Amino acid sequence: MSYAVKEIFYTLQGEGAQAGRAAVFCRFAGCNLWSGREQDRATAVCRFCDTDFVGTDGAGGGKFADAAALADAVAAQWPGGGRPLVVCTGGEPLLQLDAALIAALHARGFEIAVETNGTQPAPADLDWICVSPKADAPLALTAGDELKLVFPQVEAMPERFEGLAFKHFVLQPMDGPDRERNTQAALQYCLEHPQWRLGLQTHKLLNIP
Ligand SMILES: C[S@@+](CC[C@H](N)C(=O)[O-])C[C@H]1O[C@@H](n2cnc3c(N)ncnc32)[C@H](O)[C@@H]1O
Ligand SMILES: Nc1nc2[nH]cc(C(=O)O)c2c(=O)[nH]1
Ligand code: SF4
Ligand SMILES: [Mg+2]
Repeated sequence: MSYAVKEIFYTLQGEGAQAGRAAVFCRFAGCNLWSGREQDRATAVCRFCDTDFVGTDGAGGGKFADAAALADAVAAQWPGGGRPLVVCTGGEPLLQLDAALIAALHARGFEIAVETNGTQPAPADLDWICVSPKADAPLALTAGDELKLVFPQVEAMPERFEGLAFKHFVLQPMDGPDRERNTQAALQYCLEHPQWRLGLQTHKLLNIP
């Protein structure tokens, strides 16, 4: 199958339990919880997205005819050394990431992480699954490596997720006009509920992609 990719870039993972680790980011185009058009934001299921995932016109983006072509483009960004890591994100990566692409990335030595909204089943053999629930969207994924909850969301407060089978529970303050207030509220929540740790979007603090 072919893949629609917005952009591919090399940076540090800025978020969550793997923050600080070098990775190639593969941002797939398209999402099932928002069209990506500003005029649809107010009526979307997910209304606070900080990302442009529309089209294939970003740096390194494009339509890739098959898994080998996309895996080659990802591998070309790795500098050599260490354990190669690719973070598949979007948009919603689990609308496109399939067994053929997982095999092609593994064949090139990559550990494969995904950032997902959790509404789609995950293919086998992923190395790291980060689920970030959105509003009242039903979760197909109730287990994984990391549950990274954007906070606060009235329909998705932490209590709904604290019993799920994840190794790490991270609260990520919602960016936007209320970011400072949201950060204080997340900090307070973590102090009162030590199952959760605070996760800041460090790439935004560092001014890197
Ligand atoms: C753009 S999403 C793409 C992956 C997937 N669709 C998802 O939602 O997890 C990547 C990460 O950014 C987070 N995110 C999006 N908008 C945000 C915002 N305004 N503030 C904080 N985190 C945000 C998401 O929750 C997710 O963890
Ligand atoms: N540096 C950096 N880290 C990230 N972690 C998750 C991201 C995403 O947009 O999925 C992201 C991103 O866009 N940049
Ligand atoms: S689910 Fe993820 S990509 Fe889709 S609109 Fe929400 S944050 Fe953005
Ligand atoms: Mg991002």
